Amino acid sequence: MLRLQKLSKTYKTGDQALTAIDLDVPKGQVLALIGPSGAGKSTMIRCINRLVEPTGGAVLLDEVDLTGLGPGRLRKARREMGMIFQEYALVERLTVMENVLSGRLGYVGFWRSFLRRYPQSDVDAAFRLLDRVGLLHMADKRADELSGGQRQRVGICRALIQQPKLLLVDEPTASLDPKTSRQIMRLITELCQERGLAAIINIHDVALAQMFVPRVVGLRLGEIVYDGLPTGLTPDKLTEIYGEEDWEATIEKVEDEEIEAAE
Ligand SMILES: Nc1ncnc2c1ncn2[C@@H]1O[C@H](COP(=O)(O)OP(=O)(O)OP(=O)(O)O)[C@@H](O)[C@H]1O
Repeated sequence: MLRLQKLSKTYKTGDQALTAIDLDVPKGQVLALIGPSGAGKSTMIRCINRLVEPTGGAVLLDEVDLTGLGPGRLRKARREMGMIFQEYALVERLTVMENVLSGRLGYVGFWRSFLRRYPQSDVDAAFRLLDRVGLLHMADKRADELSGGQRQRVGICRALIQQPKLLLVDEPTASLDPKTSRQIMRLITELCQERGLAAIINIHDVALAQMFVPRVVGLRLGEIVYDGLPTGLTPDKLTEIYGEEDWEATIEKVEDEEIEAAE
């Protein structure tokens, strides 16, 4: 479904953020992207939908190379890729419902959305999504009245109302407390399963990644140094990805959280 071929990015500053990344993501697969700060995780996510322009290689979404698309076709292709951000990227003064509906912008066009004239089918879909994430009663609240976890749920609904095939998720839990982080990761992975959606989740919390996803890709200095099961992330592997650290503590944390989650 998604195929990265020798995807590379060198910034104008000369920083080589990605070096010839090859990656295949089948339909419906959720994977976590881990790695130390500066490894290239955000760059990789953003090169896929061309928020950052790759400097080499190809991004194939259902066999179409996105790197060669002009503005019109790129806009259409971006509908297929929902994005969820660390800082939610909501419009604070708009309501929850309006924020969710803004995910339809790629379909209804600027003026219609500016005038807030969305088709009834979009409004119905927004209500269904808000109900699914437990925020139906908040539909008329302004975004700036919400907690972090609630904001991220709105961000998730906004991405899903696009009806994407792929979710690009950039540090979804970095601004949240541990319990809310687990709830948000659970929600994202459940929704992907329900909808047969693939997702790439950039997450620096290894324990959280291990709890929720079936595949982990480890980046270091712009290269993939691990691609496999979460259980294969041994202390040695983690040291290869992150450098020296006390990984026994992280692994114990996963075990503790699994017990806590089961309770
Ligand atoms: N706009 C930019 N201009 C120049 N260099 C950049 C830019 N954005 C990122 N870089 C560089 O590219 C490399 C990869 O950065 P990136 O933000 O993709 O890493 P990351 O793994 O997402 O890190 P973090 O976990 O800290 O967000 C780093 O060396 C960074 O300094």
